[in-house]
Amino acid sequence: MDRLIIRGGRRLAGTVDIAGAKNAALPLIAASLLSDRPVTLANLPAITDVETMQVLAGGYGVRVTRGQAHQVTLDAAAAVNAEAHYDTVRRARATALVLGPLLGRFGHARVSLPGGCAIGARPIDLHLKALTALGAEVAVDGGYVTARAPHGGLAGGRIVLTLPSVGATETALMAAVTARGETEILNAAREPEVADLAACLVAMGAHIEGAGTQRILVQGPASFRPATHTLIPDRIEAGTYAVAAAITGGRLELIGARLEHLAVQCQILERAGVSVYPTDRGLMVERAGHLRATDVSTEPYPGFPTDLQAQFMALMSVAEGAAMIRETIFENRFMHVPELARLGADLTLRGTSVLVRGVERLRGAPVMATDLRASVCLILAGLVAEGETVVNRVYHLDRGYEDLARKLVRCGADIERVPG
Ligand SMILES: CC(=O)N[C@H]1[C@@H](OP(=O)(O)OP(=O)(O)OC[C@H]2O[C@@H](n3ccc(=O)[nH]c3=O)[C@H](O)[C@@H]2O)O[C@H](CO)[C@@H](O)[C@@H]1O
Ligand SMILES: C=C(OP(=O)(O)O)C(=O)O
Repeated sequence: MDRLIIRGGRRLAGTVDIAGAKNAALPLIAASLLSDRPVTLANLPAITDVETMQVLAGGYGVRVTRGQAHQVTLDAAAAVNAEAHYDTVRRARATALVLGPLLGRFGHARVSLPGGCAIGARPIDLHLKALTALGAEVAVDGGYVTARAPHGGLAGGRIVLTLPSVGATETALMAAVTARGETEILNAAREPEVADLAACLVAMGAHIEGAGTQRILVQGPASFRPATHTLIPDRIEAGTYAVAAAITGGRLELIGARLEHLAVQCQILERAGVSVYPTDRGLMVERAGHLRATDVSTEPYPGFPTDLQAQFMALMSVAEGAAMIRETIFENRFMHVPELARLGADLTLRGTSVLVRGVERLRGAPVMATDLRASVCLILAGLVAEGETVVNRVYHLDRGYEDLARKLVRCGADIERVPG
């Protein structure tokens, strides 16, 4: 297993190209299963979660053809309704997203319960309820979900999500575009990745209104046509490099990052003493003065994203004063706390909150990555820690960050990836 060795203390400066969004890419690959017409995706990030989804799609007979860099054409004309096996599905959470498209296209689906980051129980009951609202019969047995559409296929319906779940909204959307008549999705997730999925589905021939708001309307069934879609930039990757600039007292231009996707994060960074402003090419993030402790609570979009909570904790661990960080989305998303503490961070975990008392300096130590964002939080801390930080199990990182070490090294970081 590869590990990263970081020698901290360097101020970062330069530009970072922000890749396409992981959380847009994964549902879009699942969506290709809906149609017998090819879908070309551009700005696809080169990360292992995307590979996993492509392997999964390939298992259903989707032909995956690589085009120019970051571009892939997915042709599901000859797709078959196989069974998604645990071995592939456990590698990523988003593998559950094939359920809606398979059910919609073939009338039935059997998919293993998904894996992904171990940050909580992560049930998929809301996905299943959404499918039931469209007339499907759903059962969970032996770690597999089986869903069957009624005779004549799925029918439009009213889906009320008790939580604005991103995945459940995406499952609902993908199933609804195959259903006869109108589907209304209420309390839908408003994440930009949901709107991006809807934009691609519309390009593929679906009729969708309101994606990106709490109420989405779908008129089905879609007549599919070939489509090309360019993914939105990864706002979580951008937020991560924003913290890299902030924590090292550096200056990074995040090429392609969009302020409108990062409004709350930018406000919070400003409060913490970091300046963020749009440029012609993206966003500039820089810090010249002291870091100020700033409280944060994770919320569904447009609130502060849970996927940036760990990175922000690394930042607050070297700020002046004490910050309270509250996690409201996942019940077990503090796996990075004991690892950050190894580097000398002063953290007190109480239930769903962590009190972070800023320390003057962190000190390098061997630490273990436990999930995607925990990994990157340790790397960010390592960038300012005195001496050497060794982050083990970096395969977690490869799930969601394209070329992270190389991007940081280009901006002046001292990082080495050592094969294990
Ligand atoms: C591939 C992808 O896009 N992953 C993102 C997606 O995950 P994911 O789609 O899994 O996250 P959800 O928005 O569904 O989860 C939010 C909350 O709802 C709960 N829940 C969800 C579904 C369900 O059927 N029942 C239920 O109780 C979850 O356990 C969690 O507590 O959104 C999360 C929240 O922004 C992000 O952290 C993940 O990076
Ligand atoms: C939790 C995450 O991913 P996933 O939902 O794919 O496990 C994440 O991207 O931080």
